Amino acid sequence: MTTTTTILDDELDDDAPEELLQDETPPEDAHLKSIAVVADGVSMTYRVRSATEHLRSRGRFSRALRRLWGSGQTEIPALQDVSFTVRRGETVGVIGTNGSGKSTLMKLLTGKVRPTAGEVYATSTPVMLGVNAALVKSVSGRENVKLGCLAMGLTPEQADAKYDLIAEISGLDEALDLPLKTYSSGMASRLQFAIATAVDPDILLIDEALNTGDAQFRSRTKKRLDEVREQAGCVFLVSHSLGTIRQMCTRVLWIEEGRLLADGDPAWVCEQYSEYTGHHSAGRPRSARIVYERTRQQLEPVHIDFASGTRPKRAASGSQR
Ligand SMILES: Nc1ncnc2c1ncn2[C@@H]1O[C@H](COP(=O)(O)OP(=O)(O)OP(=O)(O)O)[C@@H](O)[C@H]1O
Repeated sequence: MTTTTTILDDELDDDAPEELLQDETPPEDAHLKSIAVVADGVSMTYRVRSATEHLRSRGRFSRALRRLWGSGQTEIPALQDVSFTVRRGETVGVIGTNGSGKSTLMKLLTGKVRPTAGEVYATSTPVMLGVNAALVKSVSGRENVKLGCLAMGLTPEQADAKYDLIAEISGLDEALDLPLKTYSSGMASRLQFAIATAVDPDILLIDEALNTGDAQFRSRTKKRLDEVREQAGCVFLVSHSLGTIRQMCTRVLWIEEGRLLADGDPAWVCEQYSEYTGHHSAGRPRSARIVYERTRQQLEPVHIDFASGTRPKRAASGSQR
């Protein structure tokens, strides 16, 4: 069975203002306003040069080899034909084994990387909170709050006004006056989280950052994510911790071998995933394959249809591949 989601109008300009979704949606289609992110048949293939030295060399022998064996480029299909729609108010967990394509999906959602096929649409620019999100090591937590707010587009006055909230979410107290290089990785993650969520992002992407906090921080995190959700935002959370996923998410996408394998109830998807990884860890790849195929058969393919006046902005507008 195919689920058809009618949301987009491809006659509208890609550079349409963000407000378009709200302004143009007719009242009878009010439910369509709640769409926040759309992935429409998204694929991503990385092209990397072969590490084999003679294939990179310009010599006569190497040129002959290239004629025989090609250019020496290797293609890595990281994501293949992934489609889903996410509405405001959802916290979407993204799970999958190492190298399955989760981070690639996050990069495509930010719009900083363009898919090699398909398209990602978003009603506003997603804010990415990752383990590598930039903080400046040589200055204090307090200064980093200010820099982070400015980097996310706040004015200096708005950044000042947000300071108390960020300090409270981070729970870092006096440590905010110490240089960041004295922070543990958990403390730095707390600061990143506090900065990213304090600007009330409409779409927040979190890649693993929550796994480093202690129990107290995790409960504060959950409270803050619930608030972000209630403000009509939506959250994507990539994690290897099924406990975190079950605790925080209203829905789970399981990406495996670059394909969307499951999309649904966190308890059910996590159960299939545990069974799959359990078979792999126990050296039963064939049983794992059976779980893979069985789960995939239950996925209802999503088909995105284009309807008038409801097109969100392309997530990747203006950025490079
Ligand atoms: N910049 C890149 N260039 C080439 N290949 C890449 C690049 N980034 C990722 N890949 C490849 O794409 C595939 C998916 O990687 P990705 O980082 O999206 O997986 P992941 O599910 O986030 O993994 P993990 O759980 O280990 O973080 C992997 O095979 C990886 O080697």
